[in-house]
Parts: sequence; structure tokens; C-alpha cells
Amino acid sequence: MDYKYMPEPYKVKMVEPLRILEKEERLEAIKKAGYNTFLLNSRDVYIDLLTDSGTNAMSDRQWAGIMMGDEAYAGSENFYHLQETVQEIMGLKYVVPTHQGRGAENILSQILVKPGTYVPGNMYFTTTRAHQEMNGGTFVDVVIDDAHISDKEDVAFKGNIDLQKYENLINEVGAENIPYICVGVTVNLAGGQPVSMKNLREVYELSQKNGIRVMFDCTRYVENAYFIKTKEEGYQDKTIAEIVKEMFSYADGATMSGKKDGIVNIGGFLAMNEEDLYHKACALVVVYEGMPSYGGMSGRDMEAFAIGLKEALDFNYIKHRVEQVEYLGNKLIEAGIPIVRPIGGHAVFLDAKKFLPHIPQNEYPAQVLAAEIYIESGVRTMERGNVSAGRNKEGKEYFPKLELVRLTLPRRVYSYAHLDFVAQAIINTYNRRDEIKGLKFSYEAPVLRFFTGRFERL
Ligand SMILES: Cc1ncc(COP(=O)(O)O)c(C=O)c1O
Ligand SMILES: N[C@@H](Cc1ccc(O)cc1)C(=O)O
Repeated sequence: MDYKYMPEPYKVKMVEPLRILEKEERLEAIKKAGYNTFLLNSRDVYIDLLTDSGTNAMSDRQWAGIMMGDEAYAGSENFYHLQETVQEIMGLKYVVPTHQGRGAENILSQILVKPGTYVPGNMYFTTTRAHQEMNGGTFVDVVIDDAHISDKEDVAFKGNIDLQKYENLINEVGAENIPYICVGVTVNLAGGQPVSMKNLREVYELSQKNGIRVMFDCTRYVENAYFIKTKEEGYQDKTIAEIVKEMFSYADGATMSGKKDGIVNIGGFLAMNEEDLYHKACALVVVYEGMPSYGGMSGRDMEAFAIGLKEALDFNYIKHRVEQVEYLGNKLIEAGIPIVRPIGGHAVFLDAKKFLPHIPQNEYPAQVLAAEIYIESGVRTMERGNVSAGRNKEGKEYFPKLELVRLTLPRRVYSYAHLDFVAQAIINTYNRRDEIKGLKFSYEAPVLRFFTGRFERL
């Protein structure tokens, strides 16, 4: 039977009751949190769309896997299961487990990024760029220009690399100064936008020609594969597993935050085909994470992760996941709310510049919008604009083109009725947008300031 939006391909077995505060209490809570939704207590949140990272609901199979944790310090059975699963799904040879994605980014950057090197990527990601910069490298954005235009909706694969920009960089700085290109599949900060198979193939060919490694940030690779299946010619009849296999045939390695498409609460890995890189990574993992057979995860975490990776390849699972996002996005479009289009894989992104055109970017419109949505409804969202972008090496703010608020859907957690409530919350906030004023920092950390920054109303 055909439905416009895929109903839940699971049923509920356990529930977690939620608290709904009164508006005065929410006002108090956000003030106490310095108008930063990262600093709210989760018990004060009704619907939590801060992130899809580690906030997923595990299946009964995954919970059963938790009971089979082999908590040996070395050589845990669950590590071998995880390793085999990654090898089988992605076809990458070596797997180094880490506690989460940035653990893998740290190891990769420490090995390959040296002062004076350049790392191209399809739009920056906060933690990824921070590790590259902390090792003396320079991140260079080579995503297509359209990715920076929030309402450019006739581009199916807005996460694509601009091959010309990439080639220009190679000619300018020399391939020997580019240790790898980091390809995000999908691109989080562009709005969860996918990369086409054609583009992945071309990027790989150009990289091979120049002796540059291709490292995927494959945190949301199943969402990317779903978009290839539904949007790219020639892939409609292929399974998600087949598409994933082909995607990874255009990579030399990958970092992954398992907290997303691994459908778990914690975990990650660095994987690669190069033996030498693997040995170097094993030497560093013991310094930062733990033995190469656990990397900061318990045995039970690795078991749940291995099972989650397999579950995520199920077509009904991923169709429902992406269609939930589409459902919320379409509700907002119908109400005339400015959002990033096309709607991406893990979240709906509000365009704060258009939502609050009277607030200049140095007064952090996306930050205040996230705070106001919380005050309105108890729904927690995340700023993804000037505050997230931070400052460059000269201490100047980046002022990114995209000034967004992200409504991120955890996997298998909220119902369509929850999403109706969220849409209403956004519409109510939109209706009173003229009264909203900007913010200024009262505390700012030197790196990744969005996590801990505090603000005051102007
Ligand atoms: C695209 C992307 N890469 C890397 C990371 C880092 O992963 P983690 O949060 O597990 O450290 C995240 C989320 O943080 C992400 O969304
Ligand atoms: N990767 C997660 C957690 C996170 C959030 C914000 C960051 O800038 C970094 C990490 C996310 O995208 O939600």
C-alpha cells in the first residue's frame, strides 16, 4: 500500500516519560543556560531536536547485544564482530575503534595533517576542522557554490565537491601538500545534503591521478545512499547495501561517528585500506582511546554498534527516517517558513537570516532563534551559524553565508504527532518574530565556542 510518508517500521516496547514545563519556567531555564540550548538540562526539554548524535532508540536486537558484551581488556569478541561488519559493509580493510567520531578525527589529523598542509572538504564541520587546524593544517572549502545558498532547491546533490575548485587548489599548493580530501557523506552543515555517486567517482579519479587520499566522513553514509537511490539515475533498483559498497569503492578510508548511522548512543571508528596508516593509527589509539580492540568503547557498545550498522541498511528503516524529516520540512514550507531546500537527511534547517532579517549576523540571529523556540514550546534546537563557525586564525568571526537553526531528528524516537507540535512551535515563533532581539557573548571559549558560550540579551 502506498503512503505519502512512511509510517513507523517498528512498534514501541518501552517509553521514556517527558516533562513539559510552564512558559515562565522555560524562560528561567534558558536565561540560566545563558541563552545557549547546549547548556539546558535535558529534563527541562520536551522535544529534543538538538542533535541526532547518540540520541537514537536502539532496537530489541541491539539491547540483546548489550547483554553479550565481552568486557575483556584485549581481544574482545565484540570488536571482531564490529570489525567484520565494517569490512563487510564498507569493504575497508582495517578498522581502528574510537569512542566517537572526533576521536577518529584526532588520530587521522595527528598522523596526516602537518603545519603548512591543506585539507580540502565539502564544507567544514566544527570538530573536523578544529583537529585539522590544531595540527597546523588549513581547511579549504571545495563544496559547490550552491551549497551555500539556502533556498537553491533545484540541486539534487548539494553536497557535491566542485572539481574545479579542488583542481585549482592542487595547482596552487601542490598535491604533496594535500594529505587527503575529506568528503562528508552527507554534508551536515549544508543541511544534510548528499553527494552523488558520479561526484564521488570523479573526486576519486582526480585524487588518484594526483596521489591524494580520499577520506570519507561517513557519519551519515546511509542517508547519502538513500538519496542516491531515490535521486540519481541508474540506482533505483540497487539495494542500499550495494550503493554503500560502491560509494566506499571511491574512498581510501573513513572516519565515522557511530552515534548517527550506527544507531547507537556512543562509538566511532577510523578505517582505511593502507597498512602503514593503520599501524600509525594503532600506535596513537592506545594513547588517546584505549587498546586497538576497544578504542574507548565497552564490549557491549561495540556489539550494539555492529548490530546497528546492519539494521541501518534496511530500506524501510532509512525511508522512514528521511521521510520524517521531509514531513516536518514540508509542514514548514507550507506555512511559509524559510528553510534550507532541498530538505536534507537528518534535519530541517531554518534560515535565520530570513526568519529574523532585522537582526544582524554579529548579533547572532540563529542563536536567539533557537532560544526563542525553546521559550515558545520546550523544543530544543541548535544554532548552526556565526556562533558555530567561530573565529579564524586572526581572531575574526567567519560570518558564514548560512545562518541556520537545526531541527535534528533522532532516529526512531519521535512520532509524526511530535513533529506536528514542533511545526506549530516554529509557526508561533515566526508570528512574533518582530519582537525578537539579538544577543551578545558574555562568555566565549577559544575553540568550539558554541558548546559552552553564554549570552545576554541586547
Ligand atoms: C559530519 C560529522 N562529522 C563528525 C562528527 C563528530 O562526531 P562525534 O560527535 O561522534 O565526535 C559529527 C558530529 O559530531 C558530524 O556530524
Ligand atoms: N555531530 C553531532 C554532535 C555535534 C554537534 C555540534 C557540533 O558542532 C559538533 C558535534 C551533531 O552534528 O549534532
